[in-house]
Amino acid sequence: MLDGLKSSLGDAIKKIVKSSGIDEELIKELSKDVQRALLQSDVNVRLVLEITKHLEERALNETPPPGLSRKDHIVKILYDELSNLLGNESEFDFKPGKQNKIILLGIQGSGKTTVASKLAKFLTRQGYKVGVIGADTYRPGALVQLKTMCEKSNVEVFGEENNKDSPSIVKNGLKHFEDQPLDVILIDTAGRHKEEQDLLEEMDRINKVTDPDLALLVIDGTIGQQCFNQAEAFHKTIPVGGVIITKLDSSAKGGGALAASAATGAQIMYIGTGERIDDLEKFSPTRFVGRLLGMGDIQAVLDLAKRLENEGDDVRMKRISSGKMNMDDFFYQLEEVTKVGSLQGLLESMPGLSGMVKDDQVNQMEDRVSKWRYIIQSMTKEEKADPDLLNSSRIKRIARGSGWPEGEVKELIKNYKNSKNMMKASKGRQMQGTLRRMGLG
Ligand SMILES: Nc1nc2c(ncn2[C@@H]2O[C@H](COP(=O)(O)OP(=O)(O)OP(=O)(O)O)[C@@H](O)[C@H]2O)c(=O)[nH]1
Repeated sequence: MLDGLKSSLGDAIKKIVKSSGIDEELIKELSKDVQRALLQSDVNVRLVLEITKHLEERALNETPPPGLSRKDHIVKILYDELSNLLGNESEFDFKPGKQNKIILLGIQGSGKTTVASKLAKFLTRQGYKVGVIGADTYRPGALVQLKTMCEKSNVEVFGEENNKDSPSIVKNGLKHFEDQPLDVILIDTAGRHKEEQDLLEEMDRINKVTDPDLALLVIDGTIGQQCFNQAEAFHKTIPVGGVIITKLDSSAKGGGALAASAATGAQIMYIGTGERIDDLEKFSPTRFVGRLLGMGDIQAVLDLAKRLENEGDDVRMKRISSGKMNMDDFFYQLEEVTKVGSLQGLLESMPGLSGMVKDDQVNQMEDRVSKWRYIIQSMTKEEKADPDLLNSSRIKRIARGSGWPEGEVKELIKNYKNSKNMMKASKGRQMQGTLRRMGLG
């Protein structure tokens, strides 16, 4: 995703990391590299100049906090500035005990119908009961598409193929779902009309019928910074509570779309990263920028490092980073990572776990952690302290005790060993600075 931007920012950072010393010239060069990278990704010129001005000023004037080298600090400043550009983290607060109504808005082809199905699955996985109303009366086939995609996640779709009046479909849909114990009702609307004004008027009527808890604007990421105008036009008709940017997988202009949306004041809540139903992610600016810079969620990692320090757990951290971790340490880290919120990116940057997962394996990873919890709980104290004891009869016993197949126990052991070996291998390498230790080197 945003591969072009990622690689040009990566190159810029490498220059800093590899340099023998930081001086004004190098900082200016970094600033120019970042400008070029962002402009190529279609980020608005004014925003680009603002960021790089801050970057230069802060890099030249600020003293690094204790524990961070000058180089790390400059990378951290870049990370901060890019995260700020993308707004704050924003989450919709589902009110319990009621049907939360969410309208999806957006022009034709932006990916609304796809997003409705993706979001239905995403929320269902989180344990919410979801219903969907298909009120796109303009595009033939939209309702069938929605039903087919939602069927797999067992989400009911209400639609009326022969009714051309979308506000009345929404009204009937809400009535239909009234007595069902749903937490969320998603409403897919039309994106096409003869005149844009007609579309906005229809959205206004749907808005009145629905009285939504949230209006989510779906924007095609390939249009870049132009999406600013689109967001504003919709926002004038229905107060937009959140934005979803789609097609970030196929867009060189995604940076522009992200920055422009954040600049409207409506927070980006989710991003679409592919055509498959699982290609939807919750959006977190810090996590996103961390991934863009190839470093995971730096802030979360720094916070975590601080917490571990405060907890006086440096014995454990020392053991891990010197390549002597045991199964308990391994699992401790996995648990810490899940506590931070999301595994995405973060695993990449945890000492002792780096290189273990790729982006698209994150969901499987989360399932895994919960399986591994049972498996590790079925090990004896001695086995946890010295996993080399795990021979085939012990593995059999653990599999029986935990309720998971032997293959899964072996998979856990394999992952543990890989991580440990990687830590061992990197032990002798000269590493500089906290961020570098966390995967940048
Ligand atoms: N690569 C990629 N394609 C996407 C993504 N989201 C949607 N698409 C594709 O974009 C196209 C349009 O998506 P739809 O969901 O039909 O768009 P819509 O907004 O409902 O369109 P209308 O019904 O015409 O308003 C489809 O071919 C989708 O497969 C994404 O995140 N990545």
